[in-house]
Amino acid sequence: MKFPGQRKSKHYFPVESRDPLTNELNPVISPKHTHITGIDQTLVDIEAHVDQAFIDRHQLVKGNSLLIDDLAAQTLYQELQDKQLITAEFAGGTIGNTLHNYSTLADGRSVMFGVMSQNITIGDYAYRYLCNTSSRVDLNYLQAVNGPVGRCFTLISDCGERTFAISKGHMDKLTPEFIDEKLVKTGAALTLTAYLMRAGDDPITQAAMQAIEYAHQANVPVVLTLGTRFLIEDDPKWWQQFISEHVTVLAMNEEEAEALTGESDVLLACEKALEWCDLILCTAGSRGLFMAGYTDEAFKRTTSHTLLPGAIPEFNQYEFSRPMLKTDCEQALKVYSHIAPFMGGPEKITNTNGAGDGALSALLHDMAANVFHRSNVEQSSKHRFEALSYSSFAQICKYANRVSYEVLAQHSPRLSRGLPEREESLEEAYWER
Ligand SMILES: Nc1ncnc2c1ncn2[C@@H]1O[C@H](COP(=O)(O)OP(=O)(O)OP(=O)(O)O)[C@@H](O)[C@H]1O
Ligand SMILES: O=c1[nH]cnc2c1ncn2[C@@H]1O[C@H](CO)[C@@H](O)[C@H]1O
Repeated sequence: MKFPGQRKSKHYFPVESRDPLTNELNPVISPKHTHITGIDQTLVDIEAHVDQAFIDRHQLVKGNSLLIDDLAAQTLYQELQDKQLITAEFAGGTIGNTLHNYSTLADGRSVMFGVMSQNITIGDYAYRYLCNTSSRVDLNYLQAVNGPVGRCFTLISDCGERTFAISKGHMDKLTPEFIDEKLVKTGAALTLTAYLMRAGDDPITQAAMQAIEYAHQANVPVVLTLGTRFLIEDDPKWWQQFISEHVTVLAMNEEEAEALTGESDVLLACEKALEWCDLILCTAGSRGLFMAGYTDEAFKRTTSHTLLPGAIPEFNQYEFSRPMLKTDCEQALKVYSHIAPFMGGPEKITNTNGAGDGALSALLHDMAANVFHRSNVEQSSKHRFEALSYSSFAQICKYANRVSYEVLAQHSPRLSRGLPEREESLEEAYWER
């Protein structure tokens, strides 16, 4: 597994490299591997640029992700084709994207649970999904179904806002037996999306609940990303309850944070949501991103960055601490961190689709790196106490933000390659080894 983010890595990798002086004496160490798991609705994104009239005509809601029936999908697809509006088609799904990006960044294994068409022909959507997924994403546990995967019409408006219309195909047919207990229990994290809870009578919701149960039995962190504010707005109380019962790490954007907590200020929303979970990643578009979580009083570390004003004054004071589970803290302290977009954001943003998923994959990489390091270098001073991640809040913010920038700068929500090893924009001292 690669080092999470770019900086001095005095404690870390590669854990398999040996001391040249004792090379002859020591046996070759082959590191123990770490993986993460996730569940998704197998979806291909069909991207098109449309105007408001198009959205209205098809009874969609700007910014929302709505399920549409076969007839509506047929009409919509026909119009896109007739007017030659389709600009790209690639594998999507919020967890599919996250796992792909995780595997690309970490050069590590992720396992996806979901469905795949039994019969595939070259060029069809199922085929495209497989072609556009990193070979480090393990797709061997997918459940074969007798029908198509889902299609996600990704409609981009002039303002860059995206609206999703989902034609579900067989994407929700995943059954609980296809969740591999051992893989979930040995993973560094289980990643889920709120979309899994809107499957109606289809079994994917039960499959997700089964995976959550396995994760809880083995103390594997459950990571939930909220998807869209519309889903949360429908019943915030239900989501609050769900999160407090099942979720360790919550990923959302500021709109979803408001829908969940009723607080329009990101910091206050995070403060409230910390009552239900242990760690939060909240993206805030052109304002960058926030993290919030807990650390133990005994292990808090003071930032050397400027203290920031906000609804919680000097909120970033302890951002150099590492996130911990609240229950692992003797005296839990709430910690917040913020970062503005990397280099102010790319010069041109064609669309922001997947920028939030990208940030989450960086956080997952850092969490998995911690597990990886702990299982290989158990004696390291890093593991004197149980932390949820390898790096501090501030460092994860930096990394997550950098990955979002990369997603924004390219066209697809999935990274085509990892980050550059070294960057001109970062000062030389950063690289000192
Ligand atoms: N207009 C922008 N300028 C600069 N950076 C941006 C802009 N929009 C987004 N970003 C970067 O991308 C990150 C994620 O963006 P955003 O909050 O839009 O995610 P999101 O709504 O969760 O996206 P998605 O659901 O499509 O994955 C931000 O934290 C920031 O780093
Ligand atoms: O209902 C859904 N289930 C799973 N993924 C979805 C759904 N709606 C949209 N996306 C996915 O969200 C990604 C950007 O974050 C898009 O790639 C799209 O495929």
